[in-house]
Amino acid sequence: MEDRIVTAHLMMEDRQAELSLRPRYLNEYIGQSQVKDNMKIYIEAAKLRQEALDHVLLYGPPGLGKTTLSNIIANELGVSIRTTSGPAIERPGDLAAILTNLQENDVLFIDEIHRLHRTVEEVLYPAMEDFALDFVIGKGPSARSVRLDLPKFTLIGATTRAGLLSAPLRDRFGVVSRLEFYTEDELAFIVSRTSDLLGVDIIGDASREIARRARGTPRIANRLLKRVRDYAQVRGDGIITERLAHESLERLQVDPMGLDAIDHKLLHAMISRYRGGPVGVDTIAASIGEESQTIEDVYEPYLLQIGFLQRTPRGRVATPAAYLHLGLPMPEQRP
Ligand SMILES: Nc1ncnc2c1ncn2[C@@H]1O[C@H](COP(=O)(O)OP(=O)(O)OP(=O)(O)O)[C@@H](O)[C@H]1O
Ligand SMILES: [Mg+2]
Repeated sequence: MEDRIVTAHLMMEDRQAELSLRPRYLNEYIGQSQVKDNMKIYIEAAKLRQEALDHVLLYGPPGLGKTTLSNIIANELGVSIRTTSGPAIERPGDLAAILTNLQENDVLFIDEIHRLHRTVEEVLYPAMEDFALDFVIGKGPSARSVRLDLPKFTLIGATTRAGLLSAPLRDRFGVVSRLEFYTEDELAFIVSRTSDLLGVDIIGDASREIARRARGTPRIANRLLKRVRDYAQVRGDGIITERLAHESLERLQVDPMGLDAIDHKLLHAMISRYRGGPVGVDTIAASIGEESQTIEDVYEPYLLQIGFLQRTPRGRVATPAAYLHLGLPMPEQRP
C-alpha cells in the first residue's frame, strides 16, 4: 500500500526489529506519562486483590505503542497474553474457543477491535460483563439457552478508530486511554535507547535530529534510525553524527517537520486547487489519488497535531502555519 519512509504503519522490515526493541516493562516505556501513571495504579490494585484488571481500551494513531503497552500490562500483571485481532476472529465459535482457553486473570488482546464482526461482538458482551458465554441449544419450542462460565480475564482492545466502536462495546471497558503523539525529547530518548539495543554509536544531537522528523511516532523514529545507521556505515565510519543524520534524512526526503512527498502533495493540492479549503476529505483523497480512510488514519492526525490542518464542519482547512512551512503566500481573502 505505502512505501513511504514516514508511514506509521507497521512494515515488513519493522516486524523483526520491533520484537527486540519493544520495551517489556512500564519503566522502559517512554512517555505517555498520564496513561502510564494510571495503569500503574490499576495494575497494582488488581495484583493486591489478586483479581483480573478491568478491561482496557487503548486508542490512538498507528505506531504509538498500543501493542507494546498491552504486552507490558500482561507482563506487569504476571499473566499470559493471548493476541488476536478483530478481522481474524471470523465466527462466534472462534471467539468462544479463545475465551474458554484462557487461564484465570489472563489478558486477551484484540487488535483492530473496531473491525470485529457484529455476531462476534455480541458474544463479547456477556463475556466482558459477566465472564460468561450464552448459547442456545436446540431449535423451536424446545430450544433453551445455556450459560457457560468463563475464567475472569482482562480484555485489552486496541484501535486507531475509537469512533468506529459501537457504544455497547465501548461502554464495557472500565479503562479507556488515548495514546498521544510523543514529544521530541521523548523520541530522542527512544532513539538513544534503540541505538543502545542495536549497538550503534550515536553522538551529539543526532538523536534529536532523527526525533524531530519522526512525526511524534516511535515506530517512525526507530525506522529512520535504521536508515541513518546504514548511511553512516557507508558514508562515514558507522558513528551517527548530527551531520550524517541530517544528510541521510534529507536524502530520504523527509523534511524537518517529518513531512514527506505525500504530505506535501496533499497540502499543495488543498492550497492550489481549493484555496486552502474548507474541502472534504473525499475530495482531497480523489485529487491526490489516495483513499479517504488512509488520509484520515495516517496523514491527517499528524498534520492536525502540528497545526497544519484544521477540521471544520465544512471540511479541512490548511492553516497559516502550513502556508509558512511550504513557503506559499496566504490568499488575500478566505471564502
Ligand atoms: N513508549 C515507548 N517507548 C519506547 N519504544 C516504544 C514506545 N512505544 C512504542 N515503541 C516502539 O515503537 C514500536 C511500535 O509500537 P507498537 O507496535 O506498540 O505500536 P501500535 O500503537 O500497536 O501500532 P499499530 O496501530 O500499527 O498496531 C514498538 O516496537 C517499540 O519499539
Ligand atoms: Mg499494534
